[in-house]
Formats: sequence, C-alpha cells, structure tokens
Amino acid sequence: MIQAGPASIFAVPNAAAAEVLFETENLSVRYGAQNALEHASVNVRSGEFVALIGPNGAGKSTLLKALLGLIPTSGGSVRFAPALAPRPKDAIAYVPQQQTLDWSFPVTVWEVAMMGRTGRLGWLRWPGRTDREIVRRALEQTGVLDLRQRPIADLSGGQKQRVLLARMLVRQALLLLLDEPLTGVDAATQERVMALLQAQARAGKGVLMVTHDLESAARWCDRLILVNRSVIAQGTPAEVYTPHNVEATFSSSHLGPGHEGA
Ligand SMILES: Nc1ncnc2c1ncn2[C@@H]1O[C@H](COP(=O)(O)OP(=O)(O)OP(=O)(O)O)[C@@H](O)[C@H]1O
Repeated sequence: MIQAGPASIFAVPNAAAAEVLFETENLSVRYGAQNALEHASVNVRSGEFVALIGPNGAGKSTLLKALLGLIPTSGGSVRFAPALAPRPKDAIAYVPQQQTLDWSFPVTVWEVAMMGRTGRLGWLRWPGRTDREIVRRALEQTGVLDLRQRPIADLSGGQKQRVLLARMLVRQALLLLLDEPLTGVDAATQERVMALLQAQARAGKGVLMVTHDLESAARWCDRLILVNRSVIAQGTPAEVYTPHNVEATFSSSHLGPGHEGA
C-alpha cells in the first residue's frame, strides 16, 4: 500500500510550462556483445523529481553515463534543452556512486565541496567570499558543516554521501543526476536527502535519482521510471507502482539469456 506522501501533496509546479531539460529517444548502449540499455525514451522536466529504479545490472548507471557523454551510445539520441545544450556538462551536476570514488585522497570535507565550484571558478581564480558562502551553506544544508576540517578518509559512509551532495549543491546546476545517493545512509538521513532533493526540484531544477528504494521513491518523487535493460514503465507513482510493474522490473527472468546481445 502506498501512503500519500509529499510527492502526492505537491504537484509539479506549472507542469505544462515546465521545460524538458533532456529527452532521450530510443537510447541504446552496448558493452561489447551485451545490450545494457535498449530503446530507452525518457525525459526530465524542470521542477521534477524523478526516480530511476531497477535491479542490479538493469542499466541505470549506464543511462546516466550515456546522458553525460561518458560512454558511447549504440543507438538513439539525447536532446538537451537550450539552457543546457551549449555545454551540458557545466549545467549538469552528477553524483556518482560513492564506491566508485577514491576516498583516500588527502583532502578535507571543505576542499571536496569547494571542488564543486572549480568549474565556475576556472583556472587561476581563487575562491571568493561568495564561493565560500555557497560552500558553507551547502555543507550546512547537508549537515556536515561541523566536519569541514576533517579529511574525507575519516568519514562514515553516510557522511561521505552528504559531502557528495554538498559538492553537487554548490555547482548550482540546472539538472541533477544522482547515482544511488541513499546508499549507506541511515533512515533519518534518507528522509533528509529526499526532502533536500525534492526542494531542489521545487526550486525549478530537474532531478533524476537512481535508487533501489521503490517505497521511498514512491513517497517523494513526482515520477518513477522503472527500468530493466529497457523501460518497463514510467509515470506518477500512482500510475507505475503496481504489482505487475514491480514483478516485471525485478523478476530475474527478465535478465535471462536474452540479456546477451546478438
Ligand atoms: N564498463 C562496462 N563494461 C562491460 N559491461 C558493463 C560495463 N558497465 C556496466 N556493464 C554491464 O552493463 C549492465 C548494466 O550495468 P549498470 O551499471 O548500468 O547497471 P545498474 O542498473 O546501474 O546496476 P546497479 O544497481 O548494480 O548499480 C550490467 O550487466 C553490467 O555488468
């Protein structure tokens, strides 16, 4: 049973006028002989908090990486809104999976968050008072301001995740792509992260978050995209969160022998 949560309380503001920030059409990605993603047609509008949900190996990270141009696509297209199109990488903030990063790097929490400003600062420009204030506010919002002098290697998993969120916030990007930001965080922090991301969407950003937590996504997000190599269903939680769709998305049979490409 899905409880009426924040997602159903707040409709997407002025949805008709909200700008489509990106749109994929029949996007496909292959790794060698393996089809990781097939014919995915999805979009995210400004003002929307969207969850990308599926089991391990479903192609969720692949979709984010394809959007960012980090991996080659094998078919289909990605179209960005004019506001993002000139330099999509500058207008998109990406939070990769925590375990893909090197946390032994000798930098402090403050320095990692400030790295989110470097794209805007450019070479040879020292962070100014505005940059420092933006970083301070982001660390405060994510609840790690008191850890700012600590080396990142000393942090717990949940604290690391908060630092990554702070680094994302300071980018002040239009489109936020997050790969499993709820991994390793406790239940209370999960709610805080979801509230923070929803607030970003309400402020006009587009947010696309990979998660395995269907229940939480259904409570907080405006739309869900269920994926298992191809898009199984997409729509509002009420439309999409059905036993049939959950079964179709998470049943291992979907990733049977056909998972290998021809
Ligand atoms: N660099 C790569 N080379 C070869 N195969 C890859 C590569 N990256 C991913 N794959 C494969 O592509 C498929 C989709 O992987 P992807 O990482 O997108 O899944 P995911 O949905 O993000 O999974 P998870 O929930 O486990 O993070 C998997 O079968 C994976 O093994």
